[in-house]
Amino acid sequence: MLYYLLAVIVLIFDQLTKWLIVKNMVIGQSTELIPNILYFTSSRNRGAAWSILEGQRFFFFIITAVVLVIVIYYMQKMGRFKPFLGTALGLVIGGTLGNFIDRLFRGEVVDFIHVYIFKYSYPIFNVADSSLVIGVILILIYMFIEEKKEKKHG
Ligand SMILES: CCC[C@@H]1OC(=O)[C@@H](C)C[C@H](C)CCCCC(=O)CCC[C@@H](CC)/C=C/C=C(\COC)CC[C@@H](O)[C@@H](O)C[C@H](O)CNC1=O
Repeated sequence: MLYYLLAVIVLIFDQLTKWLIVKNMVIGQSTELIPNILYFTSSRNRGAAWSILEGQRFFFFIITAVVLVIVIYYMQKMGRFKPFLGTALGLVIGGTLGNFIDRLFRGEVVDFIHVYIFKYSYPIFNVADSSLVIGVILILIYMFIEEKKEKKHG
């Protein structure tokens, strides 16, 4: 199905970028892309966002499995008939699998997108995280729109 293809494309792009970073940069090395805003910094994370739950690999496998089951259930139930929701779910699947593969084969997640927001160094993340966050935001927008429709039509 189309939205699973999107997930596969995200997954391939995520793994490709991580492979290039691992191959061409040493951990800690940083490349300036946009001065004071955007850098590629090779980093590893054994935790989740902001390195929470550092090293809890078993927990991450459980959470990943739960996330995938829920998202695939909604993809089969609703996502495949609704392009907006299907795209959002596809992005979440792609991002989840991207980080899962890292956790499975590397024991840690490769991060490299380093953004400074007003001098604050935002946690270094990767394509999979971006896809996850965008997917989650789109799902929230979808739910908000659905709720508005419900209220309107009673
Ligand atoms: C994005 C989810 C994180 C991703 O979750 C995953 O893999 C999922 C599939 C499995 C997790 C075990 C479960 C999610 C735990 C909840 C969580 O984490 C709260 C998230 C809030 C979110 C608001 C929407 C902030 C976002 C932050 C960041 C990303 O900003 C773009 C910083 C990312 C850097 O700390 C980077 O080192 C992280 C590293 O790459 C490992 N990534 C993960 O664990």
